[in-house]
Amino acid sequence: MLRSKILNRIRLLKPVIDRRCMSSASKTPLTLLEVDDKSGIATLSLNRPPVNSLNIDLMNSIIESITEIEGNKSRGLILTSANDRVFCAGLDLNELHKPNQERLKEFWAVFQDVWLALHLCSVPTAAAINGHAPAGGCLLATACEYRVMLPQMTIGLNETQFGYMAPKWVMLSYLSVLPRRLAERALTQGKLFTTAEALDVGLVDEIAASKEEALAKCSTFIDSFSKANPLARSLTKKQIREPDVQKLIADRAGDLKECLEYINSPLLQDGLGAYFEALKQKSRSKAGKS
Ligand SMILES: CC/C=C\C/C=C\C/C=C/CCC/C=C/C(=O)SCCNC(=O)CCNC(=O)[C@H](O)C(C)(C)COP(=O)(O)OP(=O)(O)OC[C@H]1O[C@@H](n2cnc3c(N)ncnc32)[C@H](O)[C@@H]1OP(=O)(O)O
Repeated sequence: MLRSKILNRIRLLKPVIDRRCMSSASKTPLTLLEVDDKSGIATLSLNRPPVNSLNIDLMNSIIESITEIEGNKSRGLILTSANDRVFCAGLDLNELHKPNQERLKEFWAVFQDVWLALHLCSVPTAAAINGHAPAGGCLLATACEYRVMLPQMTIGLNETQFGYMAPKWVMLSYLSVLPRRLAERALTQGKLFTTAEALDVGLVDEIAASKEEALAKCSTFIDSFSKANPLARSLTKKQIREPDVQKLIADRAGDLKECLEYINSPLLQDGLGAYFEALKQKSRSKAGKS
């Protein structure tokens, strides 16, 4: 009786994300999922070259992997990158620049879903941040319960640097990790923290010298729940996170409408175009040098 009541409560708390991963045109999987048969801990690696930028397919693949991990009773989830320079470059700017409107609606809905799926994941979650994590990459990291980062990387919600305002629920994810005054300053500056700065302010919990060490530290965090009843732990996490989540769930349509208006605004499109062009230019000049 109690168990079914608890399960019902979890179902109520967790919005139904009924989304299958769309088969991508590419041959390589967009996410790599390995479950350690000794520890029972699942490692989910983002695997979309060159920078794990989040498009619809990659986000659906993440959601599908989280659903699989929750279903196969893994003891925890470590999110990391198959790329050793970039954890996740955030939203794929190709999805936002001069967007197809129907696709943009789907893209935004999947973006909302991937945050909900990770933020409410029923197993313990940790991010082994083995590369740069700007904007949406930082959001994935803050949706996890614990963060271990490698040196000489950057992390932060830098949207204001290219004319964006992060949506309310994205800001709430930051506020769940940073003290308000610091979160406000970092958001308004569009600050990208260095690894050392991120540790100093608590945006990340530990620094590791290598990806292996980061994965080990994430596993230690997950092991810290070994004495907690998994169901009670999951319910407690959802209960604490519910107020922020409800702010999105209560008005997903409003969030989508606001986002469409904002992303389609000439101000944002112009800023985004210039920003994206500068990125490509940088990449071309790098290629020219190598
Ligand atoms: C009222 C308000 C309501 C709603 C708001 C509405 C809209 C706003 C939406 C906000 C959502 C908030 C949350 C998320 C926002 C985002 O994530 S937007 C994306 C932000 N991302 C970035 O700013 C990162 C940009 N990239 C970089 O800084 C660097 O690439 C890197 C540090 C990640 C990696 O550097 P390098 O290793 O040197 O690699 P290159 O820079 O040479 O790049 C290689 C290659 O990849 C392309 N690329 C890089 N980032 C992206 C990206 N995000 N999307 C698409 N493509 C990307 C780059 O152009 C290069 O491509 P090529 O030129 O080689 O083809």
